[in-house]
Amino acid sequence: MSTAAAPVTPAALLRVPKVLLHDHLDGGLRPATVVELAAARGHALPTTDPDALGAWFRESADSGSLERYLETFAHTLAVMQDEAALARVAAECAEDLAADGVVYAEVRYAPELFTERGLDLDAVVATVQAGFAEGVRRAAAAGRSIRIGTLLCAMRQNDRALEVAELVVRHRGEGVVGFDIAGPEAGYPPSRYLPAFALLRGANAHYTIHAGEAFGLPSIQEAIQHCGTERLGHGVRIADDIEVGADGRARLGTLAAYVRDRRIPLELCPSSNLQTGAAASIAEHPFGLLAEQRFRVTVNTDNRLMSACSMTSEMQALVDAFGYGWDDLRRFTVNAMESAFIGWDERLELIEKVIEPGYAAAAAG
Ligand SMILES: O=c1[nH]cnc2c1ncn2[C@H]1C[C@H](O)[C@@H](CO)O1
Ligand SMILES: [Zn+2]
Repeated sequence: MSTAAAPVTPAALLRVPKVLLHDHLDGGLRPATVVELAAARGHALPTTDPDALGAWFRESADSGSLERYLETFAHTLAVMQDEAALARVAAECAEDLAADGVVYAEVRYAPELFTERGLDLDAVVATVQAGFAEGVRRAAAAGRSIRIGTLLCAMRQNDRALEVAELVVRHRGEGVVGFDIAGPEAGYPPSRYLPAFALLRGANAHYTIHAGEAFGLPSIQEAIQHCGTERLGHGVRIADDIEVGADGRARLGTLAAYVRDRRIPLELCPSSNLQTGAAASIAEHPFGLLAEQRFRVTVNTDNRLMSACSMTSEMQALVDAFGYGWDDLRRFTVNAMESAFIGWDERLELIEKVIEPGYAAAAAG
């Protein structure tokens, strides 16, 4: 006889194993760390009270435009220009994600943004990797197991994509697992970076592309069909290619059908999308429709500082809006783990030994 699954409570949600594919290192600092690093480096902040600073980031990022949302990064980037700061931020990132119940995370950042005070790209990567390793050790000492894979981003507005792609290949095997294109989407189509994608494919390296966030279907079409992306960073605007009729039936255009048929992972970041204007509320966010239509949806934070969110709070918001239960949350988590850029054997091991048992225990109460 089957018993009803236990309710999804905040405490159980915190404990259950979570997988995060889309989280920016420079968008996830602790407010108190920004204050301390800025004081030691003479960088002026809007306020030096950590709580007020956290609120400032959230409110300023609540701008309705991706371009203005991105302006808030000036303050985090300013305090991350030396090895000590970079290593500290990376270590705290690993600790915070582990405390949030994340068992596997892909954390991304753009090395080219950390060279203002003389660090070169390779030194940035080595420093961040050492920071992650330290954070993973501290998390283990606190009884939490987390694995982190790093994605290196090239910024759309700069012209260094090829260099960053080479960097990914050079540091593969040291925890760097893939490449991404980030930054303002309008005016910078992904096809500008074709040589970088060709280099990565030639080296059998993985990549994702921020597409379908601030710009719609043409950006997604190009990212997939012209640039060969494996996953879509956000990709939320694929919902523009789905029409829900008066009868409640969804009709998919050819691009939406392709994304679903090919099981292309969507790195959805609901709270971030509310701030940049891609959706009006969580309840109206296309996550609900895309999950119902069986797209390969995953739940992500994007920028924990700017959105004042965590994996637990993002999942809670989706549970509140769409009534998801443990089976749904397990599906989103397995989707994410299957879509990760580490080896399939390693993904399967986490699914079988950590994720499935974790959700079975949560459902049993
Ligand atoms: O959601 C985003 N879309 C595009 N670019 C973004 C987003 N969140 C952060 N970024 C940018 C700002 C960071 O400095 C950079 C690398 O992490 O990526
Ligand atoms: Zn992002």
